[in-house]
Amino acid sequence: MSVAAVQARNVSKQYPGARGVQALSGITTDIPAGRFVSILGPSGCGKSTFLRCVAGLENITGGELLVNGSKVQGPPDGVGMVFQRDALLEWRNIRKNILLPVEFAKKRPQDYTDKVNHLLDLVGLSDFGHSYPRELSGGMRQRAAICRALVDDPSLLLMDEPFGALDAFTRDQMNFELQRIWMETKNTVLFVTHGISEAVYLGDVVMVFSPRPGRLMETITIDLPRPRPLSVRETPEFGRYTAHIRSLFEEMGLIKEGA
Ligand SMILES: Nc1ncnc2c1ncn2[C@@H]1O[C@H](COP(=O)(O)OP(=O)(O)OP(=O)(O)O)[C@@H](O)[C@H]1O
Repeated sequence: MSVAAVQARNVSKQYPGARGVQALSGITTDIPAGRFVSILGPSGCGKSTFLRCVAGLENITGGELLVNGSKVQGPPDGVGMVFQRDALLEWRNIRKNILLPVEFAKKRPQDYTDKVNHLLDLVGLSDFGHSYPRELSGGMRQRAAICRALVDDPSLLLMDEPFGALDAFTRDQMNFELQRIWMETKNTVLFVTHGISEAVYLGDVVMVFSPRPGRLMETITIDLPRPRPLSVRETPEFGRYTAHIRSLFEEMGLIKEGA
């Protein structure tokens, strides 16, 4: 039996300091390898904290957290990250930005030429490898950041609101493209978002977090066939998922209608 990509047992996180915030409480979940998991919740509920704990960038203060069967103690091998701001280095061209993780891992960039070509092709940036970040639009920059996260074949891809800064049209396009890329790479993805529709569209499952301290309220399996066209969002099946999630937020007092 294969080991789950991420196993959390009663994970909690309290930030240090006199007013140390309790960001997470009692998170228990098993995420099988190859699954696309959307993490959805209100602002400040600990979504980024959870991702940072999985990435080994923050220590948990209670419970147990395993990535690929090993306890997280510092950044685990085989993890790629994409953030809301693409964090491309302005003085490096796109190819050299994509090769950063390879350099960090002290591997030979020249061994990755084909891989970079393939990734650029996959995200439609083949003509921009020698361009600099400032010459690209926001969506193109974020696609380059996705290539960088994928270049060393991570088994686990952590995405923290990667499309949050994009306009609605570009965001839709990126959602569709991310699904296509993931269907080819089949790595495990943890995708943090505020958007109910985005979470349902992309996810095999949606983990819904409660307000702070973040607890796992419900894990919803999204049983919609792939590839999912963007128009799936107009179907009754899709609407049932989003309505259910909206009702959870209403129960939490986060969405109020009327007087
Ligand atoms: N480095 C830190 N030190 C102290 N407190 C922190 C730190 N990072 C986050 N917090 C606190 O932990 C809580 C959870 O923050 P986190 O960024 O994980 O939430 P989030 O769900 O990702 O929010 P958003 O959706 O607004 O990005 C917040 O109350 C925040 O103020």
